[in-house]
Amino acid sequence: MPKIPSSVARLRHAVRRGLEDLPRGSVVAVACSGGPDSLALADALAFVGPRRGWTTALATVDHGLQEGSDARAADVVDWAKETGFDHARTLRVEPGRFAGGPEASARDARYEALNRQAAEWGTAAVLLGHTRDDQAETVLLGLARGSGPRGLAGMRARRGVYRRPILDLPRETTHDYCLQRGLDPWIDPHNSDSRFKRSALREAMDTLTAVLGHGLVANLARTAGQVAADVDFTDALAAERYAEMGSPSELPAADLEGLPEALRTRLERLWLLDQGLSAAGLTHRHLAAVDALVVDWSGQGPAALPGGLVVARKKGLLTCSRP
Ligand SMILES: Nc1ncnc2c1ncn2[C@@H]1O[C@H](COP(=O)(O)OP(=O)(O)OP(=O)(O)O)[C@@H](O)[C@H]1O
Repeated sequence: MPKIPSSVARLRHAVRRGLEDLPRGSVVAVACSGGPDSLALADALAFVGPRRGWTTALATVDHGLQEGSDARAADVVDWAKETGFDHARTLRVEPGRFAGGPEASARDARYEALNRQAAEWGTAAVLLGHTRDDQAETVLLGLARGSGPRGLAGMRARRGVYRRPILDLPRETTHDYCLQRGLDPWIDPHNSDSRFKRSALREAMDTLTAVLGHGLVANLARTAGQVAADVDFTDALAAERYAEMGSPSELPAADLEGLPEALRTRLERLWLLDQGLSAAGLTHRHLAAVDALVVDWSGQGPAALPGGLVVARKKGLLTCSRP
């Protein structure tokens, strides 16, 4: 019988593979909430890091939103120091300064603090403990929100300085890892509280799995990977074509009209970003209004975009202006 790798071996292997390009002397940080996923990941980094000659660092963010969050953060930092991390810090943030609901503002505050700390440490990578189950939830949420291929592509294994080395591993691997290694993860009380959408989604996923079968999580995650590959390919094609067009200040709508939708809408998006619009501010509605000026423009008035920008069509060209 072939030996089945233990969860400990699988996680360490995932960390080695996900970071195999990092040379000796790199600073590698992990964002650790103290929960099972990021605690298992941190423990695996503490094992792999010194063997690869990396400096290891751990940051835990205290959002100050729950009673005892400071004690939890202190426990994580103490554990990291005992475990041999070269650096370990609590980052205190004020989500109240950020717009959006409680989860979104906590996330924005967390990334701002992590970005700053990563720059201070000079890190080559910051690891996040998202698992295959998180990926499946992201895809489901993307479907529900109608977020299009970009949303359905899910989270990326690598984005900027951030890496998700355990994105292909099921959540049960991290729980099993913690058991095998005798780690005592912190269990977020909100995970069992349906007030928060993400927690409710976890429950919904269990129900869907019972109805649709045990392959659901893996299939959703695999779909994300396939969509991501297609999105990346088409994005690259569009970027190439846009460069060939010479990044025009006025978009030649008449030339775009006959192009396939996937290419046409990407060219429109690239042009809008060039006009100073932020990717986050551009909704499906804005993009559809601009596309309508390209393909179905008779009788179309100008499209109103965020920041008071207006896109209008004149003599076959789209212009973007602030009246
Ligand atoms: N308070 C925090 N401090 C540091 N990193 C965090 C914090 N909260 C989340 N993260 C990072 O973001 C990742 C995703 O967080 P999220 O809360 O969505 O996932 P989770 O599945 O509950 O993870 P975990 O079991 O690690 O808490 C975590 O694995 C961790 O790397």
